[in-house]
Amino acid sequence: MADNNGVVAVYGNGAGELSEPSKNLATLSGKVGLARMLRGGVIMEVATPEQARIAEEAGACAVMAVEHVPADIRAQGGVARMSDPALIRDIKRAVTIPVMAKARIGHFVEAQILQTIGVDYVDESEVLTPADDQHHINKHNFKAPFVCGCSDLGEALCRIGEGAAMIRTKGEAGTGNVVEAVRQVRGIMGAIRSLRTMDDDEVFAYAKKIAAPYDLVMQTKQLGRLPVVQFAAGGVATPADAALMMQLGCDGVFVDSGIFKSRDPVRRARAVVQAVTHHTDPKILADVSTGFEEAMEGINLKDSRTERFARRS
Ligand SMILES: O=C(CO)[C@H](O)[C@H](O)COP(=O)(O)O
Repeated sequence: MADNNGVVAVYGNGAGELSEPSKNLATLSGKVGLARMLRGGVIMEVATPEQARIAEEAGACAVMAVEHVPADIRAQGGVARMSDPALIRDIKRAVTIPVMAKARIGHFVEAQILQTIGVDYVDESEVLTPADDQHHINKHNFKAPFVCGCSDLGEALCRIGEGAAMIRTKGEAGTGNVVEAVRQVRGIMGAIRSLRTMDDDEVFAYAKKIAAPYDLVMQTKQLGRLPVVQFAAGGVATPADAALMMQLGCDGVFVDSGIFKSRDPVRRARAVVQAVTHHTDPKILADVSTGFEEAMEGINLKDSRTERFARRS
């Protein structure tokens, strides 16, 4: 049974006590509800308090505090880690909207630090160099809500099973190329459509096939959507890209390198927010797409030298 947030209802043990998994679900349900408040919004990656203010004034629903946007992480190579807490604190002081920050996959100590300094959401991100190639963070251990990347339905439900309160596609971050994000969103939406019409008896085998927790697969079938908010991310670079992801059924978008690696970030930030708000109105989309300086330079994903961040898990 789903509660108002679309997450499963939580039952006690009859003695007024909740079992450990039920406590996890109760906490998760609160975090999922918080993340739902970002629906219909744009999350922008910012590297300075000034950029954070630009994002807030443009109407971003949250910012991600980073030292380097994904395009720069690609260009620089090497090991990418959590940002300096001093920078995150400065960005937090500069804005009133929620501030997210990234921890490496599996690096629960970076996540503990981010939670301690009061970030509003932790992004367990494949854009940073993974710290653990076997395990993701047990996100149930944290009060802060987590957002995690996924490439398909199985991966999305595994991350939710570990306690993620929000899902985003991985796309191919820092490329300015939306093709992977589109492929992943279409894949997830298509899989949910087939799940909807599947016989209940077949769900056990399907859950095994996609290596996802049965309860979450069943819940997705019943809801006809992921049980948490689903944003698009990775290569979304223009207002039209952002509207495309919304029309494909996403709840919101992350637009990072595309804004602050462009020549006119202030206009572009506003245009992307307008495009998401009016994503079904081609006339407004035409207006907000008009007269920009050149967009960020894109990267061809067919070039074998392009590192695929989305394959990190
Ligand atoms: O935070 C992220 C992942 O952790 C980014 O939002 C995401 O990958 C966006 O990348 P891009 O620079 O291509 O917009």
